[in-house]
Amino acid sequence: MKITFLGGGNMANALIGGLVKTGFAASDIAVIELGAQGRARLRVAYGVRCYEAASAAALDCDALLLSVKPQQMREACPPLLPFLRQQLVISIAAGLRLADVSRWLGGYGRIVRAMPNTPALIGAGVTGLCAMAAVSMAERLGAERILQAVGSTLWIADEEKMDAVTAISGSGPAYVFLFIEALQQAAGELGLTPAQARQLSIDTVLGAARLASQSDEAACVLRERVTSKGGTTEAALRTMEQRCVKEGFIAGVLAANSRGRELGELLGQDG
Ligand SMILES: NC(=O)C1=CN([C@@H]2O[C@H](COP(=O)(O)OP(=O)(O)OC[C@H]3O[C@@H](n4cnc5c(N)ncnc54)[C@H](OP(=O)(O)O)[C@@H]3O)[C@@H](O)[C@H]2O)C=CC1
Ligand SMILES: O=C(O)[C@@H]1CCC=N1
Repeated sequence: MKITFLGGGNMANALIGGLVKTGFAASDIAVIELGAQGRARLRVAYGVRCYEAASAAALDCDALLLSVKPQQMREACPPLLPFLRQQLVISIAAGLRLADVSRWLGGYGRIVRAMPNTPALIGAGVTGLCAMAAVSMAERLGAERILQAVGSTLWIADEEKMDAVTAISGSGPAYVFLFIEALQQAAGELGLTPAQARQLSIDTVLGAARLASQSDEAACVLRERVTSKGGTTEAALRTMEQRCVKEGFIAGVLAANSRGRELGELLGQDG
């Protein structure tokens, strides 16, 4: 399968890195990227073909993955039109609705909306997928094949829920990195070395995530098991509760969901 990316930024780099690591031939991957530096980085890092603009050669692919920022999509679509044949189009843009991307692509109907995340770089991503009605089963499987090469996938029947997927797993790695940052900062304040802080915080997150994934029990039960009566965890959780950490966290996720919806509404307003 030949894949072309439109936009060679952060998420395209994560997907391309993951695809190449998991055995996709670099010669089957092309990127259309405006920035000369971005093209040079992609060529050196992954050996993929890079183009400055859409062309027959750049669009000679089975799947076209739209990976420009949502605000750039409307302008980025028209130059693709002369080269769209039967390719499956996959848009990973936050907020943008299938109907709007389709309209910007002249009514093209073979479009899947996907929301991956950056752990795709190491094959540990998770992607929500939602397809237009005209997308065939074979094309759905094609989209799955690409995204499953870099992690797990799930289909979302109701497109409105894609903003929730974005808020949970698309943006989610940033919340986890913030948590790791905070643990490391606290470790530093408690006199541990940066190397100790890094190992303790990252291995704790990895271990807890693996335990949660392998356990039949809910996260709150696993949390209670760590929390000895009158112990240290209880002291920590009480202080976090007083600071409304959980509420603040949930409010943040809801804000991401709202921003996705807002982007879709604002950027889709062209008639
Ligand atoms: N980052 C993430 O974790 C995730 C991102 N996404 C989605 O992925 C998309 C890309 O995000 P991200 O990688 O973070 O953004 P970036 O800004 O890093 O990447 C977009 C790239 O596309 C380039 N570009 C802009 N217009 C064009 C064009 N017309 N033709 C070719 N290249 C162009 C940009 O150049 P320039 O910088 O010069 O504008 C930039 O290099 C977004 O829609 C985002 O919502 C989805 C899931 C997760
Ligand atoms: O922050 C963003 O808008 C993109 C979408 C999900 C993750 N990054």
